[in-house]
Amino acid sequence: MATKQFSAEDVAKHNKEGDLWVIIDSRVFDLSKFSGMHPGGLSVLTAADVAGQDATEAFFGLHRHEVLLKPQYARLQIGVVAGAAPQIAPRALGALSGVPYAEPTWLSAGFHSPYFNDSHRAFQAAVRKFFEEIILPDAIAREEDGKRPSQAVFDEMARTNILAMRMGPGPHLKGRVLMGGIVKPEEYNYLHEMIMGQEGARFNSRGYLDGLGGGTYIGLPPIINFGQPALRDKIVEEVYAGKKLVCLAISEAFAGSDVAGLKCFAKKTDKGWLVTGTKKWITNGMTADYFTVGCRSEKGMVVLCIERGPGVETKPIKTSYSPTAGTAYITFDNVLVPFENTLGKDGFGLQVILSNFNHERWGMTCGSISAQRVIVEECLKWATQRKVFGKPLTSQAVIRAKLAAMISRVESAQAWLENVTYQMCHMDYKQQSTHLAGQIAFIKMYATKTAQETAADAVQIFGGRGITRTGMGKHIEHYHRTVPFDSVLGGAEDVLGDLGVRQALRKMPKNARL
Ligand code: HEM
Repeated sequence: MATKQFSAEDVAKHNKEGDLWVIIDSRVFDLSKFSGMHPGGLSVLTAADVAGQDATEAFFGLHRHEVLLKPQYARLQIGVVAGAAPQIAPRALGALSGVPYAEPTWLSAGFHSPYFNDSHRAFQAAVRKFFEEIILPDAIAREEDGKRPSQAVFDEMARTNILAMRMGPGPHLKGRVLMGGIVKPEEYNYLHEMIMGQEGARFNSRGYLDGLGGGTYIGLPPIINFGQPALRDKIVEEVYAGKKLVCLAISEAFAGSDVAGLKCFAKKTDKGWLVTGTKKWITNGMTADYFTVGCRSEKGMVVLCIERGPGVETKPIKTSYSPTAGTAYITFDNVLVPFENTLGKDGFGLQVILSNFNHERWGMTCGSISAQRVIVEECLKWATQRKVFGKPLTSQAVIRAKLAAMISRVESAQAWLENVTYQMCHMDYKQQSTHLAGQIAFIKMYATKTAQETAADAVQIFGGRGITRTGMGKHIEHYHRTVPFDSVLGGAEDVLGDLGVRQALRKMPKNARL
């Protein structure tokens, strides 16, 4: 980094096209050659209040800090202002944010939590560092080119056993070294998994996040819980090693939340199942090696594990998030599936499918709330640094009211999530199904409804920048465009709300009267 010292008077002498310096946060930049290539144009740089002047406020009203950190721009710095020290610093890799409400209370200085212990804190620090070091650069690149997440990332997730931990606590973790040994397999609980889900959703790459094995997250559990041991062990090993991907293929153009209306048919023959039909909106369908498929059968419903092979065709569906998610339309054309690949009993397919929903919805809720919090942080920063009529945006009561609503939404959702997750840690599978299906349906509905309100408010705060894919409001644009995914995938909001109420009505005591 350039450390040569200049006085403000030295800098002021370089104030015209071809000889143009500026001060940004006590750093001196020589823009003489760059000014002709500046994306914002030459004229803004030669303006009297910019050329040779301290342009810190103007700069941060128009650019994200990361612009200055890019090597091609960082090298424009020729020195610093004598006697002054830079005030603005990016958050260090893996560190916590100091912006109020940018972190949940359990990670905020001065707060306490009944749920999280030292193991969770150490785990969170390691996971954040891992995600920002290993995954974030790949996420940015793949969101850009739309390709599947890099194999090197899957390899690292296998090495740290993130791929195994993502499937939740349980005996499947036995003997594995988790995150370099930071947490023991028998200690790992749903609060750890929640941390992973929340950390993974922090970098606003919604399509990439799904591409990173969103399909496996929902497609593998039926194989683990209902597959025959030989099939289960083979696939689990391949997936945890980062070599293979699974997807869950339930929805069809004919039937979405209405799983009982599926048409894809599995016919019993001497040689095995013969499957014919289609599936739509299948996350990771393009990249999956195995498909966990809900089929109609003569006995009702059956779930099969189908390996990619003859008769299986996958075509990309263009959605409003990136193709890195590998969303597919799938056709099965007389695909022969061995009987050993049946998951659960023929006729009990609905139970197999339903068994999956709580964990899926809860996992999506973890991510959704965390992504919402990142938007709160973006808005707090922008409203503080953006000047309108000579004052920060925060001087407007209407902006403060929007921030108040945003903060309240994310804080209430997080508190509810922590409570539900704590309950999960103390309930077995059956108890979770009995007590938490409604709670999880409601919290997902609440999180995604509030997410959409926050997305809309954030666009209003950012204005045109909130609908622009690059620059200052890029995270707002991405969030606003992709926020409906959480509200539809894993059960649409209205369906979930209705499910929760119906469950509550079933439990109404017979003797209850006003
Ligand atoms: C080290 C100095 C600077 C660098 C490296 C730089 C770089 C950039 C880049 C990369 C963009 C594209 C937008 C983005 O991705 O954020 C941009 C846009 C812009 N820059 Fe600069 N810039 C510098 C200084 C300044 C200064 C001092 C001004 C003063 C007014 C300025 C005014 C603008 C404007 C008006 C835009 C267009 C913003 C928009 O489209 O919303 N830039 N600059």
